[in-house]
Amino acid sequence: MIKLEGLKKTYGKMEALKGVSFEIEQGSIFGFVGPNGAGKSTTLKILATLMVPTEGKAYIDGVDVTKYPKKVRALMGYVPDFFGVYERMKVTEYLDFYASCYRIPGGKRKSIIADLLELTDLSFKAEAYVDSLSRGMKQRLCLARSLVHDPKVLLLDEPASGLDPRARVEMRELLRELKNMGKSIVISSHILPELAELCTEVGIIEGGELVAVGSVDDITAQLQQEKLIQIKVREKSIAASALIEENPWVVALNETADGVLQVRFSGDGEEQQKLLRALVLADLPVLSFAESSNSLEDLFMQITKGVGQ
Ligand SMILES: Nc1ncnc2c1ncn2[C@@H]1O[C@H](COP(=O)(O)OP(=O)(O)OP(=O)(O)O)[C@@H](O)[C@H]1O
Repeated sequence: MIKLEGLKKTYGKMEALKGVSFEIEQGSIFGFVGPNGAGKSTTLKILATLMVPTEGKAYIDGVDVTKYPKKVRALMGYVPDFFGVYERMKVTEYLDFYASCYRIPGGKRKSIIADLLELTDLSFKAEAYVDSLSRGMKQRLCLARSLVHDPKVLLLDEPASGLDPRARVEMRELLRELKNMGKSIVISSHILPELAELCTEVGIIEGGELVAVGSVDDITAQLQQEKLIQIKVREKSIAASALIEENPWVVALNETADGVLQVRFSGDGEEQQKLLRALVLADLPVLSFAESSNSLEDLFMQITKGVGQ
């Protein structure tokens, strides 16, 4: 339903996308995850035909987004990561305005708007001013607006950002309902656990490159073949890092702000023991050495290295 082939985008000399490729099947909810500045909004804007890629291709339902933007706009609804200012406009007027932009005939608009308000649980605010709505309600209204022309694909840029926990849950339920209605959904976020239970697939982007893609279970399994070891060494962390990096089973090493060395390790228990022994024999004051459970948040921190923050 959605296909990206080697998508590149540069802003001046800055390479925001460095050749991103992936495919999303019809009826799936694809979580597009990455830290700030990773290139999520740029990708979504290209798919939404608001921006032209420097190189590469993108297709929605087989239609080239750069060649046939008008066709693509009929297939897709886009929710940006900001909500504009709509002074003195009521909720119904707002949706009516968007429906008219999509040339939906006047006679049909009333019932479409009523259905969308019901779907997004906003019927009770039909006559309220848009500016008076809470953030959660505004997000749901924005979603309703993106649905006026009944698109097959929804592109949502951080729809849960700034929402309180209840509003987040409500947003998730709404997205599930849209999936059940057969929509294909791309939803971006910088928080992986937030998307994990909702999404059928996840793509992790960092520094303009896709670093992992697959089902949450696949990505977890892929990473769980590696262990995460947290090592704390009093003071001599530079010497310890050098020694750890020499170990052939060490896949990556990160130092957290509070001085914990996080080691992605592909060896077995015996190899772990050897690593600990090497540290002790080198006279490094090891305060703790523990294998940590791979929570989704850990996985995300392991895969993304903080490039482009
Ligand atoms: N119009 C622009 N002009 C110049 N650089 C830009 C522009 N838009 C984005 N960038 C840069 O491109 C990179 C990718 O930005 P993008 O907004 O796509 O990331 P993102 O993953 O959506 O981040 P966030 O989660 O912070 O919204 C960033 O380094 C950003 O500063």
